[in-house]
Amino acid sequence: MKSISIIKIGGKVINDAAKLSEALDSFCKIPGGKILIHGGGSEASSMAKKMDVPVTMIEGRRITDDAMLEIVTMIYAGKVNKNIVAQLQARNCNALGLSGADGNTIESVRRPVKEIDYGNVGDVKNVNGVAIANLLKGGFVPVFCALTHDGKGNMLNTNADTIASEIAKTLAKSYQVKLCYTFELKGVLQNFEDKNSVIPLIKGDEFQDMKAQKVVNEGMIPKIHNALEASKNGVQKVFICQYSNMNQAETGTQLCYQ
Ligand SMILES: Nc1ncnc2c1ncn2[C@@H]1O[C@H](COP(=O)(O)OP(=O)(O)O)[C@@H](O)[C@H]1O
Ligand SMILES: CC(=O)N[C@@H](CCC(=O)OP(=O)(O)O)C(=O)O
Repeated sequence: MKSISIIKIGGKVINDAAKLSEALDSFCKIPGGKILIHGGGSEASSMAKKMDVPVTMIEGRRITDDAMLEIVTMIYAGKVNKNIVAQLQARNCNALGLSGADGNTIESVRRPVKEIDYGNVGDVKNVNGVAIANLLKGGFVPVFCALTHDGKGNMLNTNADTIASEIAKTLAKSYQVKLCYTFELKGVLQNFEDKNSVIPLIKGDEFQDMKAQKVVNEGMIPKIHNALEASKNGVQKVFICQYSNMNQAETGTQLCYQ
């Protein structure tokens, strides 16, 4: 089985030109087939504020009404995705920018309304592993933004961590996959005040306790959930690590379902 690396870069890295440049340098050093997934949530929020569109987040997920969908489509598929693709091309990395609509790579369903109406938010229904594998075979480096489509002509907003996990789960059927969530810190911290207190390994059955003891908060909770889901579904190696370390063998926090 061939190996492939799937890397997600977080919002605080994308917003800082020097950090983004370092992250892309590190990404380019990864040998073999690779895929990049990026967020850009804070950039979308800044644009919404400039345009007087209210920003509402619930447990790290954005309520995406029609005005917000226009903004996230412009920012994720446009500004952020094309900027990253151009910067990778400048490094001789043949990046190809994609949303889930492109090549029908990721189809989703609008999230059903239960207690909360998230609006134009999509839950992933199908990842087109064949299309993505063909791009990899063609020598392209796919760069996905945080948008999917419903197959009926509508774009939907989907969390970038979830997109990374869903692509990894699908490709794990035909590749040995290493999935790496990169962000500004060295890994998941035992004590948030001590930036060196990286937890080397988190197992599935430890996560509930960590949440209860508030070792992890905010966006880290859905990130660990997505990471453990990937491990549970055949993704061989799953890490949460610093953006500058993504090309180094195994740093940060490893996540293992069992
Ligand atoms: N124990 C922890 N260790 C590391 N980060 C944590 C922890 N608990 C909460 N966090 C927060 O989780 C954030 C990462 O999640 P998120 O904001 O969704 O980032 P991203 O945009 O990279 O996906 C970190 O910036 C940090 O503030
Ligand atoms: C539905 C939903 O919440 N989508 C996210 C997609 C962007 C994202 O995931 O960005 P980060 O990785 O930078 O957080 C949002 O709009 O904020």
